[in-house]
Amino acid sequence: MNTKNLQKKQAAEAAMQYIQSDMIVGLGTGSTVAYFLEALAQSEHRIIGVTTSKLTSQRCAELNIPIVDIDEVDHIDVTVDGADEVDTYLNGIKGGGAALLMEKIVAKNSRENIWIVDSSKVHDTLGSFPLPVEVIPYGSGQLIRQFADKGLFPKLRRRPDDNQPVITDAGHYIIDCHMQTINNPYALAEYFESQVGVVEHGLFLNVCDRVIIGGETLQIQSRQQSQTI
Ligand SMILES: O=C[C@H](O)[C@H](O)[C@H](O)COP(=O)(O)O
Repeated sequence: MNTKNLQKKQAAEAAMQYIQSDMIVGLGTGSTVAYFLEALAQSEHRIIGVTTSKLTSQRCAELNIPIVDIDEVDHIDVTVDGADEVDTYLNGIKGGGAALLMEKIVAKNSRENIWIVDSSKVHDTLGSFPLPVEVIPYGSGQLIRQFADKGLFPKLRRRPDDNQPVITDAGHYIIDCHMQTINNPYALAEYFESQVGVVEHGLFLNVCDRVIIGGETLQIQSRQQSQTI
């Protein structure tokens, strides 16, 4: 296993300390969450999962992790998810796996949000990872033009195999904005939220309560404190 994957696994396994039986647990999407699902399936804890993508639902079925629809629960105790980039304020970029919409819905309905990442994803300023924006297909070309005019360097996400647009679980397109540096994520989030045709963006601001960072020393940072193990 390469270093990145070792760190992802390490962070995922460390997240198990925040899980107890009978919890309703939001289950994120991606390669880091895949390690968390394995740890969850091997543990004694009996939880009920609320998933954030078809991919995660499929993996839960394979691992015999029980899941319910988000509208069947009255709360979610904790959500464990990956992230594409995290800054020092615990704000982040998500959506590299095109699951940002459901991830944000689950996160916003969770009492606590924990992110599990490898150390390469932590940066002082967001933007080195292209920011995904989920849009309605109709008029998406117009949005790409507007984003380009605003200097956001947009690019429609396409599947590498056949060059067709990536379609999200909810039937939308993804426009990735290659800005390199996001100086004011709050203003940018407000801009996207005011655009007709934008369904959601991958800026997750004031969402994460705790980030677990794999590395030579495992780091756990919360809004209140940080800890090195
Ligand atoms: O849409 C996907 C999600 O936001 C993922 O949580 C994010 O892309 C991180 O994925 P990975 O753990 O594979 O790096």
